[in-house]
Amino acid sequence: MRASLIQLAVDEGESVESRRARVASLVREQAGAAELVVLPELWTTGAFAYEAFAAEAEPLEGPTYEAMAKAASDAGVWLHAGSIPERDPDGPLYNTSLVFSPSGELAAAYRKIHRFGFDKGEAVLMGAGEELVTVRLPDTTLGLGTCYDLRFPELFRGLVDAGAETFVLPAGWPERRRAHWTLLARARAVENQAFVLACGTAGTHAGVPQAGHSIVVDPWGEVLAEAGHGEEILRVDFDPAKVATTREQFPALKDRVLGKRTP
Ligand SMILES: NC(=O)CCC(=O)C(=O)O
Repeated sequence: MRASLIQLAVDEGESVESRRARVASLVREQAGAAELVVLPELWTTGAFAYEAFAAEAEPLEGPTYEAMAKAASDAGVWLHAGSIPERDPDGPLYNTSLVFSPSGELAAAYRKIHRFGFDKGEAVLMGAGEELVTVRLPDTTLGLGTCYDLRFPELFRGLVDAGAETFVLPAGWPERRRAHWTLLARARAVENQAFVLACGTAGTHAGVPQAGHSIVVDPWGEVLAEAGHGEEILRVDFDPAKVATTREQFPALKDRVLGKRTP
């Protein structure tokens, strides 16, 4: 399976409208080159541009949804369109990821469960999601997480119990904590014997330099591909069957004692 992770530069100098159009054309350019395309977290505003969340929030089926659904069907790819600041008409804002099928249908929406910021930012401006989300593709089952979720292993274990084999994680991770990003991505892959496709942002927004370094890790913890610091399309080939062979040959997941799911 071939994936393209589009590590976007999210800089304040570019309007939301022009970035949305630029992203749609980058997705279209993946036609024939990738089966799965992944975008970062909150790329319309930037994950740390807290003051823009309310102003740029959209209903689920808003302008980003429309543009990304069309881009997915034009390109004929599975598109994890990163996340948007979603405005629920009956509730708060959410940090919501959207996944589209190659025909442009919404395959899944995931509201980020762990909100970042402690007593400010996303943690107070957005509501918390409550549901684990998986998406069945022809060759693998995706398990969805978003950025700060990466620090919470129980989420990924829950996704494994729900059938996930490939974790897809859009992020807006800062340069300051880049070492954690790489370490945690590899840890989630090794402990769950799953692929991790983690797509971050480049550039600087709200005064926070972004880490870039989007990364793809296999179920053995090997780094299959890693981006640099700037805007980049990280393309990777991976074999989804490696999840089953790793779990058969080194069946550590079967030795779980605590928190083991009862069938
Ligand atoms: N947008 C985020 O979730 C940022 C997470 C982060 O900076 C960290 O976990 O460190």
